[in-house]
Amino acid sequence: MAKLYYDNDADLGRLAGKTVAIIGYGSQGHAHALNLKDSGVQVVVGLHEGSKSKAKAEAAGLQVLSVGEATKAADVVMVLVPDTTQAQLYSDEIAPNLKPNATLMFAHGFNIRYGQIVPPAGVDVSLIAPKSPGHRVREVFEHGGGVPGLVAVYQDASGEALQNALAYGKGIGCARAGVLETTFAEETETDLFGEQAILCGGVSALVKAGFETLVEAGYQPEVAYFECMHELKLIVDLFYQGGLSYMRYSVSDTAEWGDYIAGPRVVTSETKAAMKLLLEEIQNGAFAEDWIEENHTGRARFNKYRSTDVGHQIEHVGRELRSMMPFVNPKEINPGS
Ligand SMILES: NC(=O)C1=CN([C@@H]2O[C@H](COP(=O)(O)OP(=O)(O)OC[C@H]3O[C@@H](n4cnc5c(N)ncnc54)[C@H](OP(=O)(O)O)[C@@H]3O)[C@@H](O)[C@H]2O)C=CC1
Ligand SMILES: CC[C@](O)(C(C)=O)C(=O)O
Ligand SMILES: [Mg+2]
Ligand SMILES: [Mg+2]
Repeated sequence: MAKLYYDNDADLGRLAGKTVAIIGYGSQGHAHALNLKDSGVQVVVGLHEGSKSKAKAEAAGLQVLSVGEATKAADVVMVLVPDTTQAQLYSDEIAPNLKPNATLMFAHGFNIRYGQIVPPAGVDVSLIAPKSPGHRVREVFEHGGGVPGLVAVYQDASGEALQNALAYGKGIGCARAGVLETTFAEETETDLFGEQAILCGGVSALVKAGFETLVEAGYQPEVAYFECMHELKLIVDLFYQGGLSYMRYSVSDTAEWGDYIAGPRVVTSETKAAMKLLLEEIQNGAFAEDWIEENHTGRARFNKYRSTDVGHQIEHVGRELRSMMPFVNPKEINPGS
């Protein structure tokens, strides 16, 4: 049976009088820093020279230091720069400045699981991994809720690493939704699997394939966008509130029948075999090795994939349609950033 912790199981007082350094101010970094600050925790942000996020963090009332200075000042160091820059930053700036009895924390176990960071004995090493994109970690918290999270302890030098990590989980709002106890290996492998097979890879491929099928058959791209991308959020909201059954209660019986007979024709035993292969490559380290190599050699494939999809018709059509729906709070990103 999974062990879950909620607000009543965690003591924010454990962070009283402590300084938490949030290293990086991106998707997770801004959310952790601001949620902790709102929870009354003393936070400093560690950023590299010339950081693009520095002004944003300062405008939010946060003290920004270099990564080394922030680490030196901190009792808890949460590493929230991209997975592929963590190992270098850790050895250059964090390790030399880490207090001997500090707590080193992560929001994803990649670098520990695949041996890229080897922390010194004597520090606690733990993880609070929100099961959510960072921008939603902040938005849901601001609305009084929280996103679920995972907690894991890799090294328990103090004997209190779990309770201390739970205090952090409470500070960022995860304990409002539930913080589930796991290991670094389980968090890393399931997180990579989820984002590849379902949440990012699987869903994006499904949406693009559906959109292309309709447009190639001569239907209007705007109809295809509403059908395959926009309405997906409205359907997923029903899963979020009441699972498959509530979605099926809300949609027509015709849609429910289509769900049963067509779903397994699209997601077949071949799809499941592909998922098993993805999982194997995550478990045996092949995925991590390839991704680390991609970063060491300049990200040519990554950049090509990114620019191809930025130019996909569904993105152009979607941008136009969203501009007529200010209530969806349309977001524009600079694809190069
Ligand atoms: N994105 C998400 O929602 C989730 C992420 N995670 C995990 O959280 C961690 C952080 O991911 P994420 O929030 O996506 O990261 P981001 O890509 O959003 O992090 C960007 C931040 O890191 C800074 N940065 C980038 N490179 C360096 C460097 N070499 N030295 C110092 N700072 C640097 C950027 O600086 P600049 O100001 O120059 O831009 C920026 O502040 C990862 O371990 C990830 O797996 C876990 C759950 C979900
Ligand atoms: C689903 C992608 C994710 O794992 C996340 C938002 O949880 C990530 O790495 O960004
Ligand atoms: Mg995730
Ligand atoms: Mg992830």
